[in-house]
Amino acid sequence: MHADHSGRREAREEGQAAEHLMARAHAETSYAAGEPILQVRDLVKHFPLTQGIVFKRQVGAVKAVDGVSFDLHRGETLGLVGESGCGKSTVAKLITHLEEPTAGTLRYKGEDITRLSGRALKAVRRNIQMVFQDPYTSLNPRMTVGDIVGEPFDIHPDVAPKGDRRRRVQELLDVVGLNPEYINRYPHQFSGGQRQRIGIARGLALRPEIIVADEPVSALDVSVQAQVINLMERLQDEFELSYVFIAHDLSVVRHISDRVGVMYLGKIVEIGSEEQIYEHPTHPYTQALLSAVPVPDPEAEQERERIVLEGDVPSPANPPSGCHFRTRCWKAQHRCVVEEPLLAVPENFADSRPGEAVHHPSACHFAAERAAVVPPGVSG
Ligand SMILES: Nc1ncnc2c1ncn2[C@@H]1O[C@H](COP(=O)(O)OP(=O)(O)OP(=O)(O)O)[C@@H](O)[C@H]1O
Repeated sequence: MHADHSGRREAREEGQAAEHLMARAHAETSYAAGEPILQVRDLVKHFPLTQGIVFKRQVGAVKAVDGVSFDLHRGETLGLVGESGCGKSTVAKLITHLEEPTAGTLRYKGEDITRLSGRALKAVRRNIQMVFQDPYTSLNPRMTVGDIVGEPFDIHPDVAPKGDRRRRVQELLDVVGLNPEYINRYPHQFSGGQRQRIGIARGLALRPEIIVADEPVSALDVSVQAQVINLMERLQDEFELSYVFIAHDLSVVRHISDRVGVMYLGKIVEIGSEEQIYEHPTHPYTQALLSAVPVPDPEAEQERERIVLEGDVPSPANPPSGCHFRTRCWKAQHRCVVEEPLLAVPENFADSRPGEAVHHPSACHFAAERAAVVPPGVSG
């Protein structure tokens, strides 16, 4: 009886493994070389605002994400930056299917994965993993490190059969620079940086192709931030990972990002290569964010002209008409009130060529370069 059960279980596990391989192979066939691994188009997430206790009625919507588009290429890191509340975490949750979008599409290796359920959803979730912000709260304090890192194997037993899990978890701990003998310890026995390594090991367990890291170093000291970023870069090369790396601070993402998208009130307002964004920003919001980053060189720090933005970020439940940034922008004119600027290479740079620094999308009617003292990136 017992042998019969385990035989059936093995057959089921083999069947699941075969299904997964078939799903991967199918995705590979429709995915041309050089095509983005992830395509995000016009992604929208509106959270309903309700009133009343017994009879709830919708009185509006929080426009957390309001038409976000970008591509992510294999092996690339896209940094997403913006102030608190601009919708970064919601984008992360939409990509990893923790939230359902209100509108828009997500394509993974050319396949539409926007609305999946059952096995198809499970297969995609395996390939797109999330690393969370705060290692102090995202790890269950009552679970050992072995249980935390190995938990994804409970949901995907085909990746590591029960008898092999301990060895696989120890390998993962080793890969992220933790002593494999710590497998029975609890999260409180580790430092902040070590806890983030545990979170990364867990994110790697299922051998994903994309990792969405939501503020993975924001809770850490600067010196520890550099160690974790260096680790993530090493893992990216070793496992051919693609990253969406989210942070509120432009200096944090500079070192690791190939491209950077700057978000404001649910929209990407400027996107380009690391050089385009840091050395040739054309959107006033990007310029203001860059001007606020401290520069270690005292002379450059003195010369630096800071742009102080007035007022607070407006509520995403009631964003301004036209350009969302206009209420805090020193360049705002009547056109900005009545006409929303599209995220495209600005009209005034229409003569520039594709390789040129200013030739990148910026959602501003009056996009222009402005000399900025460039902050260095966080690096080891
Ligand atoms: N489940 C939800 N229900 C209602 N509103 C939400 C929900 N999740 C997020 N929001 C709102 O959506 C907006 C965007 O939130 P989000 O967490 O994506 O921003 P963020 O840029 O990641 O900010 P932070 O860095 O503070 O997390 C905020 O106004 C937030 O209050």
